[in-house]
This record gives sequence, structure tokens and C-alpha cells, in this order.
Amino acid sequence: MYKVLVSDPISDLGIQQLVDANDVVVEKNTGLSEDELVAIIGDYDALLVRSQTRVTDRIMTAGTNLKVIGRAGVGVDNIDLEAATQRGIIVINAPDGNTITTCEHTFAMMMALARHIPQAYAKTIQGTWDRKTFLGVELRNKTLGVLGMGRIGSEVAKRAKAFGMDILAYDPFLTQERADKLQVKLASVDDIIRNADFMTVHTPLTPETRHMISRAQFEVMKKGMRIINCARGGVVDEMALVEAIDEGIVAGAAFDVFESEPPAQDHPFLNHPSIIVTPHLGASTVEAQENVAIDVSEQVLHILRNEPFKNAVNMPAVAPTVMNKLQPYFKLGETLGSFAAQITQNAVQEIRIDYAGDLSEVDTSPLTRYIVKGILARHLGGEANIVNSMHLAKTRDLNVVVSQTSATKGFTNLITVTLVTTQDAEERRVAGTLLAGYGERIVRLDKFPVDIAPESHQILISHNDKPGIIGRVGTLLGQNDVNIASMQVGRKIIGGAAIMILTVDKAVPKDVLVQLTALPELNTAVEIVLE
Ligand SMILES: NC(=O)c1ccc[n+]([C@@H]2O[C@H](COP(=O)([O-])OP(=O)(O)OC[C@H]3O[C@@H](n4cnc5c(N)ncnc54)[C@H](O)[C@@H]3O)[C@@H](O)[C@H]2O)c1
Ligand SMILES: O=C(O)CC[C@@H](O)C(=O)O
Repeated sequence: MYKVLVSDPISDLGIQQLVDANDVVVEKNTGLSEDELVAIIGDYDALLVRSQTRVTDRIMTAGTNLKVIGRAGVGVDNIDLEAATQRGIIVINAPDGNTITTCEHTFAMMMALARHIPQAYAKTIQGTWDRKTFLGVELRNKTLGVLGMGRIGSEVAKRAKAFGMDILAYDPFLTQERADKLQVKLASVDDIIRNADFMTVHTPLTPETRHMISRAQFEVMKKGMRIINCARGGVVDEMALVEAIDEGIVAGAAFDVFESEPPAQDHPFLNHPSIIVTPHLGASTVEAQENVAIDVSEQVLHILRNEPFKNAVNMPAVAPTVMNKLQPYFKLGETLGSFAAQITQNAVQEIRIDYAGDLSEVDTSPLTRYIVKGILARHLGGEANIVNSMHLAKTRDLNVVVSQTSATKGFTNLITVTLVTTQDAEERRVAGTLLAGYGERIVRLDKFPVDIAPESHQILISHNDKPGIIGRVGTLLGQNDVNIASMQVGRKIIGGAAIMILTVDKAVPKDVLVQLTALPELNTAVEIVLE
């Protein structure tokens, strides 16, 4: 039974599929402190959060069974991604489910700002009928600057067109072609600051976006600009904004997010006559909360059940079509990595992976993770997984060199894994393919062509190609009650170096390997265990 902890308020309807799953137990326990979470997290396989729970390194260290952290929303700034990656914990989010809701909140804020709605409401309900103070402005014919043209920024731009606004847009990934399609003008941050009447930010908070609108930008800003932030607190420098409003540079601001949430009681935004605020409500609609919870629950189930999943934040994104193509190779990749590592006795300094044939046409990086995991698992065991394998390789100064070639080398697809060791740059090589109708096959071991169906227990023997050796090996294994299921021999020249691969029915005792190595004309005998 997998145990899932829901530590923030998440839509009941959204997590229903987890609750209904017969291999999952869901427990809700919200509002816990870090210490309280540390005390209980060891029992759980998955943690589901919104933005309140701060998932720290300490919590993950205590979460010894934790396989996945699901964020019901977009921003993962409340999760220590580095720590999760190091520990091999997959972090997933729900990037699409709250886009429209947050875009609509941005418009609610923009219009409330243009027409002073919160301030007018507050006065009206106090009994003051004030029709002079709250003179607003139209959106029509105004210029809207959009910083960040991802999912939400693009939807905001589309709707702004309907209000008759001109749009200046900046995003490091915004191409002229896409700008034309969205009918926005490609602009720089500086263009936006100098020319926009309204400016809305839709970027994540990164070292680059932190305070991207600050004192220097306010100094050259178009007078009377109105600023909206429904993205992340800190993209606009809060203190510099208050100064710019008080100096008459900025006409007003509408903020859903704060540099520190909730803001302190004496935060200058609160009760400022030209600033309206909401308590991080951008994603808070029934629809969005259901959407994000459904999305994240679905992926958590896939991860717990070891099925293909999407929306991992600490792994590269891969298109579903590519993933479908690669998926049949994952087991083979891990097997090749594991096989190569087990036949390599010296320390490895470089991993070379060559994808040939069909596999040269796709982004094979997810498959590389499986191969590297297979290699590292020999020494790191369960610590290595597909989330942290590349990271672990890097921290161990292991160079991973990947190449792709369309040349088929006699197979429709071929994966060759070469381990280069620190001992005179010795190379050990294993190649495998997925044969239609036959499944995974190892087709090359070092310089020898072979045809092996990978099994749980195998013995790789290197010997001199001399008469009688096969018989001696068979007799010795028989005397030690090790049954041979199949055998393959390979050699390049008669009487030269040769290999023998035996598939056996059970684990081979160490002393039997020692006895094998002592046989005349036999050089090495290594057991290979595959999962
Ligand atoms: N208020 C809320 O409740 C709420 C709800 C949903 C999302 N969000 C936040 O809104 C933001 C946008 O969400 P999204 O789903 O559109 O994300 P997204 O990833 O689709 O878009 C973010 C865009 O910002 C761009 N960007 C990055 N650095 C930039 C820079 N220096 N200048 C300009 N653009 C830059 C990226 O290229 C990307 O296109 C995120 O911070 C997210 O966490 C807030
Ligand atoms: O969970 C929330 O309500 C906030 C969501 C929002 O900030 C996000 O990044 O998705």
C-alpha cells in the first residue's frame, strides 16, 4: 500500500482518484509545522502540497520512503528542488490547470485598479456616497506591457486585445513569429517601462527576475503607470514601488503576491490608498483547484505504480510522442548499464553511450538517465534512480558522452554502452537491441558478437579458445549444483581470446567463481545479476 500525505488544503474532488485507488491510502493533515512534518513524513511515499507547505531539505531527509512530491499548482518555489533531486525524489507540478483562472484574476485586478473598486466599495459600505474621488481610466487604447509571455502572460495578452489595448510583450523565449501570432509587439523591458500605461508581470521568481522592476526602472518609467503582479512576490521591488507611488511616478498597483507571505501587519501595501491587494488568490477558483488536484493526483499515481508520467520539474520535459517511442527501451537501457558496470572491475571515468538507427531520431536524454542509473546502481544501490542519476554522475566527476548515428550497424536500433576506466583508459563495451518479436537482446560484448537474452543470473567467462574448456566449466558448475540454462561462446580467431556467457538458474556462490578462475586456460569469471 502506498501512503500519500496531503499537507495543504487541496480539492477533495481533485484527489478522488487517489482516494479510490485500491493500492493507495490518502491521509490529510494540513497546517503542520516543519518539525511536525519531519516527525511523520517517514511513513509516506508521496506528499501533495499547494503553496503553504515549505518542503525543506530536513523534511526530505526524514522522508526516507518519499518517491514523489506533487505540487497542485505551477510555482515550486516552496520546494527545495536541489535537495529533492539529490535524494532522487521526483517533483511534479500541475502547470496548466490554473492558467485561465490566474489570467482572469489578473484582469479582475487590472479593472479594479483602473476603477478603484475596492476603495470605492469600502467607502460606500461605510455610508459615504463619494462620486468624485474615484475617477477611473479606460483600458481601451491603453498600452499594456506584459513581462513573461508563458501560459498566463499569453492568455492575458489575448484578452487584453478584446479590451482594445495595445500590447508590448517581453519574454526571453518570445519569438517574432509567436508575437505576430498573438498580435503583440515584441519589446524590451526598457520599452515597456518607458511606454506602457499598465504593466503586468507573469514570470517565475528567479535570481534574474528578482527585483527586475526596482528603483532604476521606476526612475525612467512612464508617469502614471499602473502595475499588476499576480505572479510572484519579489519580481517587483515592494519598497521601491511604494516610493514610486508616493513620488507620483506610479498611479497605482494591484498585487496578489508578496515577497513574504502573509505580509507583516505593518507592510506598506496594506492600507495604502493606491495599492489594492488579495491574499494570493490567483489560482483560487473551484475549477482551477479541481484541475490542478486532478492533474497532480493522476501523475502521483503513475509514479507510485512505476508507470510513465509527465510534468516532472526536476527532470527534463519530454514530448509524449518521444516518450512513447523511448519507453520500450528503458528496461534494456538499464540492463545494459548494469551489465557494463558489473563486467568493469576498475574505476570508471567516462560513460559513452551511442544510439544508432531509429534511436538517432529522438531526444534520448530520458533513456540516458536509465542507462546511467543502471551503471551507478552497482555501487550506489537504491540511492541511484532516474531523477538523480545524471546529478550523481556529475558529482562523481563521471563524464557522460552521448552520440547518435543513423547508421543501423545491422540493427534497426542499437544502444552501445562503453565504460572507460581510469586503468590505462581500458574500455568495456556492451551493446543491445530491441528485436521485434524477441524483446531485449545483448548483441555485443567488448569485441565479440553475441546473442543473449538478459536473465537474472549470468556468468561471463573470459578464456583461451582451447579444446575441453567448455566441458570443464560445465562439470565444475554441475558439481556445485549450479544448473546451466543456456550457453554462448564467442571468439574472433581460432585459438585466440574467447568469451563464454552462461545463463544459470540461481545465484553463483563466490567460491565457485574462484574455482572457475583456477581452471586451466580460464582467465576471469564474473557473475552478472540483473533485476
Ligand atoms: N497568483 C497565483 O495564484 C498564481 C497562479 C498560477 C501561477 N502563478 C505564477 O505565475 C507565474 C507565471 O505562471 P505561468 O504558468 O504563466 O508560467 P510559465 O512558465 O508558463 O511562464 C513564465 C514565463 O516567464 C518567462 N520568463 C522567465 N524569465 C523571464 C525574464 N527575466 N523576463 C521575462 N520573462 C521571463 C519564461 O520564459 C516563461 O515564458 C509563475 O510565477 C507562477 O508561479 C501565480
Ligand atoms: O496554490 C495556490 O493557491 C497558489 C498557486 C500559484 O501560486 C501557482 O504557482 O500555481
